Amino acid sequence: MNTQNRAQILVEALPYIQKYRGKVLVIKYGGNAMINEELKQAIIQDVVLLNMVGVQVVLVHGGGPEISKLLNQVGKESKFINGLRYTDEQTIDFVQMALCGKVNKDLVSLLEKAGGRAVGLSGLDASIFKALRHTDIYRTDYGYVGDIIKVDATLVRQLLDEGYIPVISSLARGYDEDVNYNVNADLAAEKIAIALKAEKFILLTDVSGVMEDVNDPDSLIPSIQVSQVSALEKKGIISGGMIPKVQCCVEAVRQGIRFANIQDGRIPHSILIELLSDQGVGTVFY
Ligand SMILES: Nc1ncnc2c1ncn2[C@@H]1O[C@H](COP(=O)(O)OP(=O)(O)O)[C@@H](O)[C@H]1O
Ligand SMILES: CC(=O)N[C@@H](CCC(=O)OP(=O)(O)O)C(=O)O
Repeated sequence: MNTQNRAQILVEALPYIQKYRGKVLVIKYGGNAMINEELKQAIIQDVVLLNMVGVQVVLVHGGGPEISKLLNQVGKESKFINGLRYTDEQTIDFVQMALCGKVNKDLVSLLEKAGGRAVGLSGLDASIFKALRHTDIYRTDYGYVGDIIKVDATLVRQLLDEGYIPVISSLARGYDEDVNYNVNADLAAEKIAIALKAEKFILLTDVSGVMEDVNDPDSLIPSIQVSQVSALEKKGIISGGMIPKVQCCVEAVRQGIRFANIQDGRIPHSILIELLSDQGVGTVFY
C-alpha cells in the first residue's frame, strides 16, 4: 500500500472517531470467536485503539467452549436445553471458575499488555446483574440459569468515565434467592448495552452475519429493519443459535440503541472496519 492510501484510511476514520468519541460501545465477544490467539489479539487491539481515541468500550464475554472444556476435565458432561447450558449446583461453580477465573482475567491481561486499562468484573460485582431463575412455558428445569431482570450500571459507568475498559462475565446474583446464576452472554451484553444507553451494540460470532442461506457465504443480509424480523423467522431464515442473537438486537433497538450489529469475529479487525470506515460488515439492525 502506498503512502497516499495509508493516509486516506486514516483520514476516512476521522468523522467516525468524532461520531463515537465519548459514546458507549458494547461488544459481546463469544467463545467461538476466541479459539484463535491471533484473532483474539486483533480484537484486543481494536478495543484498546477505540478506548484510546475516546470511545467508551465495554467488553462482555462468553466462553461456552472454556466451560465445556473445564467440565470435560472433571468428567462432567455438558448438557444444553434450547441453547442454554443445564446448570446444576456443581456446574454453576465451574461456570464461575471458567468465566470469572479464566476467560475474564485472560482478556484483562491481554488488554493491559496491549496498553489498555482494563478492569475485570462479573455481574455479581456490585450486583450489576440481578436475575430470576429462567423458565419457559413448559416449566423446563434449566437449573441455575438466570434471566436478568435488574441492571445496576453505576460502577460500569464510573469506570468508563475514568477511562477504564470494563470486561464483564455473564453471571448474575439471585434477585429473590441467595444464589448465583449462569446467564447467556448475548443476553447479558444486551442488558448492559440498554442500561448504558449504548450508541452501538456489536455481537461477534462465527458467521458473517444473518444470511438468507447459512450455507451460501454470498447471501449475507447487510441490514434488517426490526419490523422485518418476524417475517424472516416465519420463513425459517433465522434459526438455531441465531435466534437469541437476533432477539437481543431487536430488543436493543426497541429500547433505544440506534444500531445493533451481528458480525464475524473471525475477520481480523472487523470491529475497527465496522466502526471507523465507510465499509460496513455483518448485519445491522435498525
Ligand atoms: N440465517 C442465519 N444466518 C447465519 N447463521 C445462522 C442463521 N440461522 C442459523 N444460524 C446459525 O447460528 C450460528 C451462530 O450462533 P451460535 O453458534 O450460538 O454463536 P456463538 O457461539 O457465537 O454465540 C451460526 O453458526 C449458524 O449455524
Ligand atoms: C446459560 C448459558 O448457556 N450460559 C452460557 C454462558 C457462556 C456463553 O454464553 O458463552 P458463549 O457466548 O461463548 O456461547 C454457557 O454456560 O455456556
